[in-house]
Amino acid sequence: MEVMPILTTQNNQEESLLDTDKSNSQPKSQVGTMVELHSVTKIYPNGYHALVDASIKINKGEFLFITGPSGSGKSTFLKLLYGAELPTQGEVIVDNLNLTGLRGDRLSLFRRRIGIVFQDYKLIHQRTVAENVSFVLQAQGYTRKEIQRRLEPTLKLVGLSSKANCFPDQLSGGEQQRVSIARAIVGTPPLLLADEPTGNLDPDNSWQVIQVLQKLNSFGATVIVTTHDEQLVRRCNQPVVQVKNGRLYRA
Ligand SMILES: Nc1ncnc2c1ncn2[C@@H]1O[C@H](COP(=O)(O)OP(=O)(O)OP(=O)(O)O)[C@@H](O)[C@H]1O
Repeated sequence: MEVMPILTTQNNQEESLLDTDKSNSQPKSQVGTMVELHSVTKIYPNGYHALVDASIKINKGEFLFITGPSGSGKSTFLKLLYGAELPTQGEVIVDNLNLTGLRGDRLSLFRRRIGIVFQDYKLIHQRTVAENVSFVLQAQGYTRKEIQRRLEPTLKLVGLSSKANCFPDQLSGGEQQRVSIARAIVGTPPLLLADEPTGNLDPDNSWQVIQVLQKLNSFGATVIVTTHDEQLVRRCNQPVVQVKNGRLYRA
């Protein structure tokens, strides 16, 4: 079975992001390009031009905010990166894979290599925190032992070890969002996409969520986050791409 390590040592041995004992080690060097858009235009069936001739390169190991007004095309940009939408023109290349024409099983396999976090968490309310996080690994055929090996450090990383047996309704919004981050990263994807992850959260919880995302980035994950929250962006001092009228601008 395929397991995508988020970090790969120079001799190609898997080094798990989830080993939190390594939290004091230096960030691993990430060489190469994670995302490339070449002259991408996305026109929805209703004729709306959501992205226009957009080109960008995002390096492995980057942490990048995508900002812009409502309706400017931020979510569309992320959807193109995980194959939920196809470009009308141009090419989208993620982790050296050209997504143009990727369908069916090949698309599903590709998506396993990407962690996705949504504004509304999308948790299963009848399942505990531990079950929500391990569910994705079960669906991919991981053994119980491997799921256990990954679960504990993942919950520790997002600060939810003590909540493993709680149900989502017993958690705050910020905690629920951290469960959704745990679910997104438990398979150790090299790329994490977060679409307005703090959109429903107050400033304190937003900051906690962003800190978790920055920690993941420091372990080597490429992290791309859309947000409206200018204050949060300023506080983080991370690179920013602005989307204006469907075009991308590095700030
Ligand atoms: N499936 C769709 N069909 C038609 N138009 C769409 C579709 N999805 C998005 N759009 C339009 O494309 C434009 C960009 O949408 P998108 O969701 O990417 O913007 P956004 O910057 O993420 O907005 P917000 O910050 O409000 O979430 C919007 O005008 C939207 O109405």
